[in-house]
This record gives sequence, C-alpha cells and structure tokens, in this order.
Amino acid sequence: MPVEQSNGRVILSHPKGSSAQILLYGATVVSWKAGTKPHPEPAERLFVSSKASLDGSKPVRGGIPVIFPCFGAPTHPEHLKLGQHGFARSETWSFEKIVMDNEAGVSVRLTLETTPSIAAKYDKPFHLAFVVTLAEHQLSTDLHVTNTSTSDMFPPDNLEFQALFHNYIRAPSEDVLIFPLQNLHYYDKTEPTEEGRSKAKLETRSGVDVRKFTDSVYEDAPPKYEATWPGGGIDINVTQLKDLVVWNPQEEAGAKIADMEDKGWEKYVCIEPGFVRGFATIEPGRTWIGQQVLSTIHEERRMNQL
Ligand SMILES: O=P(O)(O)OC[C@H]1O[C@H](O)[C@H](O)[C@@H](O)[C@@H]1O
Repeated sequence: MPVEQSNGRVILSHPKGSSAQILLYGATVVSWKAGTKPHPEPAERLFVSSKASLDGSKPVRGGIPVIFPCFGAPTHPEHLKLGQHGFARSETWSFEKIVMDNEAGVSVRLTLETTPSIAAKYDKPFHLAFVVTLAEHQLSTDLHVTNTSTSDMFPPDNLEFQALFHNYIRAPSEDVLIFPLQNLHYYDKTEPTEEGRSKAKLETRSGVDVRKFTDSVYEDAPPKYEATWPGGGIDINVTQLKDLVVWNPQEEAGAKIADMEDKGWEKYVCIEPGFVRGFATIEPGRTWIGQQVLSTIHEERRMNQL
C-alpha cells in the first residue's frame, strides 16, 4: 500500500523504494528515506533525537516541524499569547486525502483548523493544509495558508504570519557546507545582546559551516541552495520562502536541550526555509503557498563540481 495510516502516523511508500512518515501531531515528517542514482538503497535523510517525544506531549526534536504563525518568540501583537514557534507544530492535524499515487509521486494532504484551545490564544480565522509529496529521490512539502475571514470591513481583515519548515537534515555537522549564502545579510541569534542580534551582518564565506554554535537568519536568500558533505548532500528548492535559518547548537547550547540526545548536534544541521523576517500578508479569502523540494544529491554531480 503506497499510503497507510497507523498509530497517528501516515506512511508513504514510493514504488521505487523511497518512503516517508508523517505524524499527525504537528504534521511533522519524522522520516524520509531515499537513495541516490549510484546508491539506490534508501537511507534516512532526517535526524530525530532518540530522546524526542513522539507521543504528542511536546514538539518533536527532529524531522520537519511546521512553524506557523510565528517564528521564535512572538513579536506580532496578534501572536503575543503564543509560545516559541507558534502552534502548528504542537496541534494534531487531520488526514484529508491522498492527492496523488503514481510513479511521479505519492502525495497526501493534512489540514489544521482552529480549535477551542487555539482560539483561546489566537483568534484569527485561518485554514492550513500541508501537502507532502514523495518521489524517488525527492520530498516536497507545501504549506497552504488561507485567510478564512469573511469580514468585508476596511481596512481588510488581513492575516499576517510567519511560516517555516524546520528541517533537521541528517549530516555530519563537522563537515557540512551550505551554499550559496555568500554576500547575503543575516541576523546572528547567538549574539548575547538584543543590539547585536538586531544588527545585520554580511556573510563572507563561500560555503557556510556550522562547526561552532550557529543560529543565523539569512534575509532574502536565493530560491535554491544545497548542503554538501563528503559522500552526500541535499538540494533545497523553495517557492515563497524568502529567508533561510541555519541552526546547529553544538555542545554549547545543545547540552542544555532536554530532548537532545547525547552529541546529537554532531548528526544534523537545521536548514530552515521560511518567511520569518517581517510577515507574509493575505487578504480575506486568499491563500498563500510556501513550498520546498528536498532532493538527494547524486554523488556523480558532486564529483563534477570538485
Ligand atoms: O527548541 P525549539 O523551540 O525547537 O527551537 C530550536 C531552534 O529553532 C530555530 O532554529 C531557531 O533559530 C533557534 O533559535 C531555536 O533554538
């Protein structure tokens, strides 16, 4: 069966061997296994901490948590009752339907609507749909945000939000390099003062490493980037997600994270495409779609680049 549901999970299996698992809790993709052309046997591409809670008691430390409607601590007046990274990653979504089921892709759609517990802290009308599509060497995630307000007042009852895919990419963090971020401006959240954190820095490195504690928000990043390391890599193509967060806590911050496994920070890098500087805005009745496509990099392409 290409799509199965069991124990609060949706499992996608592609005829060419790749697979993905999505928890209804947070619509969190917790596994993506895919091969490459020269090495077709599927390998896990995401990191999930062995100490992560997968029972819906807290957001998953790993995989691809969906961040909405705020990234980090809330700053928008409409978000002030929300916790860090908003509520989408800690609500149980509904399985809506299988969108596609053929060799081109196996695709499912989950949805989230407001609940009394969400409405108690966030009263804007919205509808979210999350579409996950699995291909032989690719995983796509699309977030559809609809402003369901029926108000016709002026000024319009716009929905202002931030959204991000918090990808924990399985990679040796000592060796990973991320391209092409050179000459972009970024905000360095590891700076100890608010003044330091709010001042834009210029990225001078051609390939960005995470050998030290890194928490950088790149503004207006290109729509295509890649992470490479000896023997592997992931390409990321995005639509409507103008910013990119690169995070690895290293021991300095990682040892303080309760659900991080011992030395977990050595096994992943978070590469997080999103709309997080400022707010995306949609008018009543309109839908915004943010998309990412993750692809395994085939080794021969890496060799050609060296
Ligand atoms: O611990 P969490 O709430 O899951 O957040 C984990 C991390 O998410 C993002 O990458 C932020 O930029 C980091 O500042 C934050 O530490």
